[in-house]
Amino acid sequence: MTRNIIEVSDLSVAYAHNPVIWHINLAVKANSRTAVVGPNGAGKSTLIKSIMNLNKPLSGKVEINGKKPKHALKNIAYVPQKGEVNWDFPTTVLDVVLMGRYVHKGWFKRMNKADVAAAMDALSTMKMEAFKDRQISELSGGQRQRVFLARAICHDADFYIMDEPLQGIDITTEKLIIDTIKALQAKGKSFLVVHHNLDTVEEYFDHVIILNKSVIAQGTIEEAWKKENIDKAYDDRSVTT
Ligand SMILES: Nc1ncnc2c1ncn2[C@@H]1O[C@H](COP(=O)(O)OP(=O)(O)OP(=O)(O)O)[C@@H](O)[C@H]1O
Repeated sequence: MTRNIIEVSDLSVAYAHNPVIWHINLAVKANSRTAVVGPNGAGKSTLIKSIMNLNKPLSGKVEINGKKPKHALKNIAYVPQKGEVNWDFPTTVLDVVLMGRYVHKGWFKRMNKADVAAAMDALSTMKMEAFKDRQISELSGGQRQRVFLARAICHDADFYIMDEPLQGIDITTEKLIIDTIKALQAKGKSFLVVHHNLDTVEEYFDHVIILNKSVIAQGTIEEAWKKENIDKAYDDRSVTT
């Protein structure tokens, strides 16, 4: 049986004493493409942030490869939601992608030719090499997403966590991102991706977690992606608040 890369047990998280997700138990399989799906405000980003050790849970625990998140982060490439990034920060596309290398080198070591070659490879995978000297403030939304994926590829982590990487991008970029995810999965990488478009869940992912404050269903697409589970998550009346 495939091992779990993430195990979450009895996790509850609150903002200012207001619980937003509660009693979450879930597992993410190694080498899977797992979607996290649920309506606005369901707690998807909150769950991702708990896994990334970016918030303090009320109770429960997260383990990544059997370790506490803070000891496992080196092996995780995180692509945050677009809105959480300061795009006015004066930096070039190449420098953003090179940030993916600092995890391996430490912040005080200079980047060498091999690092730049790795960054250029990642940019070429995302068809963005022509933009390497461009300021990130001068990119379109879809181009920014490509650069962030290139940074994650340059990080060469085993596990990728992405918060809505397909939000607001055109179909060409969407296909490129999904094809890249599938190619990386074939090399043994694992993915946890917040995803909004219910029509493409089956095509893009092999596992799904359906969330609305608590876990409604999880498992392979075959096991969990069922009408009754989707209805339960998206029908507010069925959710206890
Ligand atoms: N920093 C915060 N402080 C207070 N409340 C917050 C904070 N972040 C999120 N919330 C609230 O927590 C709940 C869950 O938010 P979260 O962003 O995790 O949901 P989501 O499923 O990712 O939503 P969406 O699909 O709209 O991105 C929401 O009601 C939101 O208003």
